Amino acid sequence: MNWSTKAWNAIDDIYADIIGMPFIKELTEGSLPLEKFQFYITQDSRYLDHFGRALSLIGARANDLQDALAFIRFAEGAVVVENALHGSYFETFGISSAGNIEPACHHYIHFLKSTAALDAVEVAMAAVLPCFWIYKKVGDHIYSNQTSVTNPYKKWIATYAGEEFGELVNRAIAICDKAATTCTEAQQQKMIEAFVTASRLEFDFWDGAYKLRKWSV
Ligand SMILES: Cc1ncc(CO)c(N)n1
Repeated sequence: MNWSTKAWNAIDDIYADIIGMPFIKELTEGSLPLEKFQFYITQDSRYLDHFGRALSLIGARANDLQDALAFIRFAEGAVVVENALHGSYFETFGISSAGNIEPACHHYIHFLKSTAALDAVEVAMAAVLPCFWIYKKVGDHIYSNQTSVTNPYKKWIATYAGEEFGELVNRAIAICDKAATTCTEAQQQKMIEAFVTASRLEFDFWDGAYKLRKWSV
């Protein structure tokens, strides 16, 4: 069994929980309250900024030059989406500024940045993989379960269900599988742990948005 199959098996339950979240159900139906989507999109804009930086750090640390190039391109992609959110999405959804980084987003950003900086590069690659893979799966799930042609969140859904994003995801999975073959069993287990942690943080990111969770003080 290759590393990515083992990794996905380890998060099967988390993925099922994500698909069952009210945020995802209401986004699929188009009934998600605007305030929750606004909260999500502003946090996501802050997230993508730092995610792009974590990706470029991994690119700088990659052992293989083609993998470095792939991560530099992933980083560029994250910044391009951030710019799109800041541009048209903020205008469409009546948002004037990205505001504070709230707890779920803060936790996720700092997990990714510290892993990218301080852990083995293979572990860092595994830590960012759920950002690609879960979004692709969730994007496809939402896309194929849509019930409303007037879903206000249609454009967001298309970004992650699209073929272009799918190609990036396959590349990210392949890089992790190749990296895992150079690792010991213990290192591969660390890669799985990072993959699971990031998947939990994906859940919390949507949960935090649904509950509009902010700093207590
Ligand atoms: C929180 C989060 N994870 C992953 C993605 C997709 O890259 C995103 N836009 N936001």
